[in-house]
Amino acid sequence: MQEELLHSVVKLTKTRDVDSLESSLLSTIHEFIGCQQVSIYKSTAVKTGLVVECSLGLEVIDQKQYCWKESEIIEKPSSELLSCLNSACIIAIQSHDGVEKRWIPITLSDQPIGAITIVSQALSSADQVLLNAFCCIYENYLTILHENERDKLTGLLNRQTFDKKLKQLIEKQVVKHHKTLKSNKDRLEHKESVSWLAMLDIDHFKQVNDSYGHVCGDEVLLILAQTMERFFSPTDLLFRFGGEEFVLVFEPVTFEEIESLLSDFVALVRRTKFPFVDKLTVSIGVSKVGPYDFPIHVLENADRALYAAKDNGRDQICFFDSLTHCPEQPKGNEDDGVDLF
Ligand SMILES: Nc1nc2c(ncn2[C@@H]2O[C@H](COP(=O)(O)OP(=O)(O)OP(=O)(O)O)[C@@H](O)[C@H]2O)c(=O)[nH]1
Repeated sequence: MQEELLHSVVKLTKTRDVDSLESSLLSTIHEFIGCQQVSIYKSTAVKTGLVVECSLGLEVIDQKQYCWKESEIIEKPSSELLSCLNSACIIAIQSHDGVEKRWIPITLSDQPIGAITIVSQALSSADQVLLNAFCCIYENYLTILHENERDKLTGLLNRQTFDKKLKQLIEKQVVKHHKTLKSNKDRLEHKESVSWLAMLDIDHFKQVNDSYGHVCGDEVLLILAQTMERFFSPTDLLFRFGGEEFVLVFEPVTFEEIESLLSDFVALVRRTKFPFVDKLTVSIGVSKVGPYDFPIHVLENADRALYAAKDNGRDQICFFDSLTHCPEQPKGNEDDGVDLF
């Protein structure tokens, strides 16, 4: 038993990405503790409240077999799950037939970010200790992986993770693409909704650094990143690509929706108060992400669109597919993209 346990810990910590870590954790819990169901929930605070997602689930079919449940947003999380997320405490309830449901909080930098839910026969004390230990190993390792994926200054995803994340999104799209090609109606809908990649760059950022120094520049970058995190949805991928350049990847929406969303964001940045800088603007280049596109090509397209947005006066959005179509924005003078106090 001890040897098997050690092997399971080695297996858990061998993984290099969050997805493999999660599937490893759930199969380990199933193997050593035994359960009918075990799932990982993640929560993100957004403007409208809390978004809860079941990121992975394992459901036992019979004694030897189990199946995986795909990630889904939970419209109405149970009160126990919400209590666990709010209090960061373990919650367990037992029904008359001896089946127990247990919620174990997951914290990252002392903040509850999710929970592990297990449905099983009432757990012995030894099993509870083992389960808590597995959850702790997962939590510690998640912290390391999380730090490796993040930009130190802004906390957004870093450039190194971009290829992997975009590849995952494209793979998801390919699967969806095959599913949706079943009917004409679906085919039409599929045509309308595609994923989008936006490359965002602060206008005349050098002036901020030159006038007030890099510390002030860093503060501006941090505030902009926080504004993005609050404004965009938790399922959108936000990367700091380097310097004052950010890359945003959106789940499938229509052209009108993405255009309106990004226009609202450009307007929000224009209204946002940054330290020292009275008015800051951003330029955005946007490209579609097709199910068979190479990440590098998508990036190049967005980069060309961004270049066009800069060339056209900054403080605006340009779409690669229609470089002549740049939504009208109040055109800033070439020299006054940043108003400094
Ligand atoms: N504070 C700070 N500045 C950075 C960082 N990384 C890059 N920079 C600065 O970002 C500035 C980028 O300047 P440019 O590429 O000339 O672009 P810009 O002034 O924003 O002009 P446009 O993009 O053409 O509107 C340079 O001054 C870099 O030193 C960082 O991490 N922190």
